[in-house]
Amino acid sequence: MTPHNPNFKLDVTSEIGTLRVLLVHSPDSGLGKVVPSKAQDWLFEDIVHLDTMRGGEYDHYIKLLMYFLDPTKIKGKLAEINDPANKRNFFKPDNADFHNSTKVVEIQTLLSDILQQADIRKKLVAAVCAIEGVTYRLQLQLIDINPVELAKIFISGSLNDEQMIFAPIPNMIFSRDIGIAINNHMLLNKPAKKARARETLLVRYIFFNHPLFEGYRDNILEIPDTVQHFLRPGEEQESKTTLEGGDVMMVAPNHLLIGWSERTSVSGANEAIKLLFENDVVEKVTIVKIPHKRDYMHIDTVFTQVKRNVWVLLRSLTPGEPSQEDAEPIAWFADKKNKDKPEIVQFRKGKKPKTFSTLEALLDNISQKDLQSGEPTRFIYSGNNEFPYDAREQWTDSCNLLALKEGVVLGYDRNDKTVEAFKQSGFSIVKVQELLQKFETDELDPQSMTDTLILMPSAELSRARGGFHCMSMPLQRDSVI
Ligand SMILES: NC(=[NH2+])NCCC[C@H](N)C(=O)O
Repeated sequence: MTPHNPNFKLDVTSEIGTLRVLLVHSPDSGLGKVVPSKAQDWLFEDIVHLDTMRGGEYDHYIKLLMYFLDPTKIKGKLAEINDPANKRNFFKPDNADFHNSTKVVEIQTLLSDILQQADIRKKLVAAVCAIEGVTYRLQLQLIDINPVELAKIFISGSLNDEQMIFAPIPNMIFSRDIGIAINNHMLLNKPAKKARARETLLVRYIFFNHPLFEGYRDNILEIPDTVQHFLRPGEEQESKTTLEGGDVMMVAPNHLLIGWSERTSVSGANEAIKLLFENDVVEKVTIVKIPHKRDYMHIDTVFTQVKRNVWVLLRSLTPGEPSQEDAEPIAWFADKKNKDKPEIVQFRKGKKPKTFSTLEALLDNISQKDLQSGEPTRFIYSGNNEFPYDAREQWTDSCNLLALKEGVVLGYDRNDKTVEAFKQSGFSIVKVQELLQKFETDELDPQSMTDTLILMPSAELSRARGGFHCMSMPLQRDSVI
């Protein structure tokens, strides 16, 4: 059972305030069962090597989070945690030596907690079996399985880690996409892809039933399907109401961004805005339309925030006027014929909508007006804005960084040119393995760190097509203004 955290508040008012509590999911055995023929359907670019992904990559993320959010769980114990004799038990939610942190909260633990209640267990077994097309006999069998084991089965798709009874949900490591905390509200997603449907169901049950969220039940926002959608013939995607968390960014207490993308439809964004305004959750919502293609997927694959006046982004998304001197004739027409051209429109309750001509103009407005940065806004570009590194590194999540506190962000070690751009912008660069040692030996204190990009190993994780922004669902951050 997840212990009680008396200081917990659902409270996220920015992308950069010191992170206090987040939801994560460590790679489960389901990821090791992705087969080449299904990889694309399951939204993976390749099959992954599970042991490397865990021990060589993701575990560092958990350790780092512990030093920042819940140091007593790790300080002085690093050697023991790393000892091969302990078989990674610190990271396994079903093990007695699991960290069981109330700050770095594992979704699987919350799931096994709610499955302790017989009525919830019955309902959730029925719901999962319905969406997965499981036989009635197997459904009855599942109801009697103990909650810890059942949570594991729901996530991995396999009984006793061997017999596959339904597909895994390998994208649950990208907890960002399942729901987004907006001030003290929780907006649940409505996934565009079938591969992500079970994650949504499980997390919906967690938010509505886990004691951790008891005080917030009335603040859970769910996006309904529209009547137009039920009545429209055919199955085409465009008319669906979908919204995924990677497209929702809480940039300031009064201001939310929603991407209109491959995953979030304009109808999804529309329904979300209505809910947010009706419930007085925010005053402004800006819709950022990006090209609807796999490379971009969600807005957090093309930009994220680093400090109140610093952003990392993909430059080529910005349609600028070509400069007079170097423009060939074609440059004057390329953007105009591009129907995928980004568009940015800001909606304010009871006021006229406002447009922004570039992403930079919007981000600068957020930095200066919403976050009252006294300093000029700076942009760090993917691949240091050099072709073809800009596109290559954006593909491996150079723009998808997670801020642990203002100015201290983590990203993949493979994006060399972007790392160079961070250096040029005055950031320190440090590898996670070295940093963990320094924390353990007291050579460095997480609280005193400023302007740093922490490099995380990424050979396997990046094949799953998401970075640390996607791998985090912040629930509590300190406020920045
Ligand atoms: N917020 C994000 N960018 N999430 C990335 C999700 C990656 C995942 N494989 C998918 O395609 O759904």
